[in-house]
Amino acid sequence: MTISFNIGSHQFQRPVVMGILNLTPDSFSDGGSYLSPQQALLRVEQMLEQGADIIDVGGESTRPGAAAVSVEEELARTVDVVAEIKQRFSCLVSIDTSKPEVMQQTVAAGADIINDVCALERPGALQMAAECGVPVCIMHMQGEPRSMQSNPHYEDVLSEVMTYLKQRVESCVAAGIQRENIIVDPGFGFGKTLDHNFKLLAHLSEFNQLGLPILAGMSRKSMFGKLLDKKPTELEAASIAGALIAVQQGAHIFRVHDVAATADALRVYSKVQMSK
Ligand SMILES: Cn1cnc2c(O)nc(N)nc21
Repeated sequence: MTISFNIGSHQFQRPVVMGILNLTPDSFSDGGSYLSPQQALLRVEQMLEQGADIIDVGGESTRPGAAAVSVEEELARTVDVVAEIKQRFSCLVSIDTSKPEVMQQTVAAGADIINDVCALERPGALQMAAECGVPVCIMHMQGEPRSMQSNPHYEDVLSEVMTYLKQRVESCVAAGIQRENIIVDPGFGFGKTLDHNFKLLAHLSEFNQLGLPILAGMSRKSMFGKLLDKKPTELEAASIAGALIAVQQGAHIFRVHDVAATADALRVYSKVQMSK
């Protein structure tokens, strides 16, 4: 049984790798490597050579404790880079933002997908995403990036995340977003303890009941760092393990820092699937 799914009008017959492009000074795992536009494009070229299908462009760090960024600043960091990527390369670009203005201007600059860790809950975001008419990834987060890790609590993390995603999908459809344009994401590390994250990973296949592509973003996250007592830059093997466990449960899109290693691991998985 091989994988086959759509992101909007884009069809895929294999797991999809989304390479992370942080245009922020404070992102958790490659923090401090504040990229100039030239450096950003070199990184994009490298990720595409390594097998990325989508480049996820982020102008505001969403890591725990991250400071908020103004609309102007986020626009300045993202719009021109999105335009440049689309002019130079033939890949898909997703914009990692929760701000309607950033959605509008980056989609106008060529972004193919909106990736919103706030699941279009910010004022105006749902309407803007519907107007943009591009595929959207909606992700579960408990609380806000600044405070979400202070004391995450659920009665039942699996059912609460599932219920939330079902409700947001319905809200998206009601707002005029086509159901086949929606990707769902449990939001690893967004208002979850270590155990919450592993429970979600252990039961990730449950989310197939939504009948939508699943995006898994575990790369170099604290769910592995805490388990192994290692720094983000030492978490490549754990991140690959997470991606393989997720793909075996039906996940479709993998948002990662280590593109080459993840693409290789997923190709091994796909070959096994084709050999059944
Ligand atoms: C921007 N960002 C950081 N982590 C993420 C995750 O797990 N999923 C999605 N969709 N975006 C993320």
